[in-house]
Amino acid sequence: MKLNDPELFRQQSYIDGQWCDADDGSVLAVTNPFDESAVGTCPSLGAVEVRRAVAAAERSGEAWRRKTGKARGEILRRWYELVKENINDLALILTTEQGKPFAEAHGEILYAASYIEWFLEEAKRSYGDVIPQTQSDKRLFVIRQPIGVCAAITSWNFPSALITRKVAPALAAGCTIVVRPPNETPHSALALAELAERAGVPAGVFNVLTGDPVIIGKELTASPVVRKLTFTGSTAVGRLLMEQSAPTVKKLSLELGGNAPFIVFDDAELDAAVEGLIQSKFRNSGQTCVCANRVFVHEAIFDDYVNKLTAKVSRLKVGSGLEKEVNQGPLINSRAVDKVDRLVQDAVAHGAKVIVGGKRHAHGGNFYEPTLLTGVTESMQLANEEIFGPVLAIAKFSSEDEVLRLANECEAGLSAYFYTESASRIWRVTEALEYGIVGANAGVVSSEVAPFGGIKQSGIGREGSKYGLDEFMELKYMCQGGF
Ligand SMILES: NC(=O)c1ccc[n+]([C@@H]2O[C@H](COP(=O)([O-])OP(=O)(O)OC[C@H]3O[C@@H](n4cnc5c(N)ncnc54)[C@H](O)[C@@H]3O)[C@@H](O)[C@H]2O)c1
Ligand SMILES: O=C[C@H](O)CS(=O)(=O)O
Repeated sequence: MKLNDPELFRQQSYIDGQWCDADDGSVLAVTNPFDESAVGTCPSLGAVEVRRAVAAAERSGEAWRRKTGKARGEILRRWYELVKENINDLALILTTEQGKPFAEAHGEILYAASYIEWFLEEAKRSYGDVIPQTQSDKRLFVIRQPIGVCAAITSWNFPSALITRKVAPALAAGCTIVVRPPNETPHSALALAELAERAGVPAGVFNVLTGDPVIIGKELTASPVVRKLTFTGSTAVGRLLMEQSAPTVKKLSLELGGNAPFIVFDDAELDAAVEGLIQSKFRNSGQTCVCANRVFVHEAIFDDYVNKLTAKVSRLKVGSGLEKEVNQGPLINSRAVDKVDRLVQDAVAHGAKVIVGGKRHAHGGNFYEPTLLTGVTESMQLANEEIFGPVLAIAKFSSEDEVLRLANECEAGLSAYFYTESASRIWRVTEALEYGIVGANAGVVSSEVAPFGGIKQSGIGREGSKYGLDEFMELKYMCQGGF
């Protein structure tokens, strides 16, 4: 990996402003999903190192909290500027350890930086309230205060954005944080820590621990010093972390799994609906929590829509993320390929028809063919699981009531999409869909200015937006008497 600034490629954990190895010297290997070649190594920390990081976060908290929001924002602005200045190196590190095409990785770094920019501005806006008193001898006030030491555990599919989406609001709020990035993509998080240190984030305020998720997770959730856990990952692990956090009653932000319906009504603008579905489904080779997972197309426009879709899917280019014309990289590992193939073969065995793809790619390794299936029914596994791969699963529907029932029959509640030219239907369907995020005539909707998060079993809380800072703050009510 040829970086302009090789110092950004860090192979140590970052605790209390120091780059460090595991106490016992153990390491974990990081590989390139394109060809399983070695990318680097990181320490595999134990419980003692985790406690050291939590203690550093606690020790540094008082001075960080005492800074004004504006002063914290000025340090975050320097971090934002350094991320933008080093975007090419950060994108190259990201593509090398995660596999997504360089152009997408570049876009992710911009997206990651946008969360730093948003929250450095929000840092000076944690307003309180003066409440009109109900007794003449009293005055009532509400102030917002940082919750304290936070822990963050993130997923590999957005190695940079998922880090800044948590660290930026935590630091802006006046909290300190201990981050455990995924073992698949630790170098992106460590590079962000390197730039945060250069920006002037004090020692102990932002710590990055690499190593066994179970060991680190147990320490972070059990620690009474950690007052907040923010997790991005599967619903199954989210449930486990909730359980582990219960004894210390932590404040939780959970960004969990999705199972997005994508509905094309008979009055949809078809070319826009095709483009929106391609963008939603094949971003990161289908490995995003908000990818279209179940596609419902009205019977009246079904053949025309599927023909247009077939042409687009057939033109997707699979290969190395470093090849310019490639728009579909490898999946993260062989287990991911096995899962996607299991879902496709199950669907075919139960009557689905393969229109495009339908099997492991000739490139071998972690590659899977961009796939288009029709004749999908809700009894098939892929209708009830997150595919997390480049597979479009299409079903036909005939009425709005029928498709809303099908779309909502799901424990997930993260994102949903639909295309229609009817203004009244836009509001009727938006209000009826049981999801935290709804795209109406839009297939990619995420933004730092909008609240990102799910309902039902897709999580708790929101990231980004004017709501995001509150995830890291507590409200305090003060009643002043004696007037
Ligand atoms: N809602 C969102 O914003 C969002 C964003 C990205 C991914 N996701 C979801 O994440 C899943 C894919 O990511 P994944 O495979 O990394 O999920 P995962 O839940 O397997 O892992 C997520 C993180 O948790 C760690 N982890 C695993 N087991 C743990 C344990 N017992 N204790 C502590 N940490 C543990 C992992 O090492 C990783 O860092 C999908 O379900 C996807 O929808 C959701
Ligand atoms: O899947 C992870 C991300 O949250 C998706 S997005 O880039 O924020 O849409």
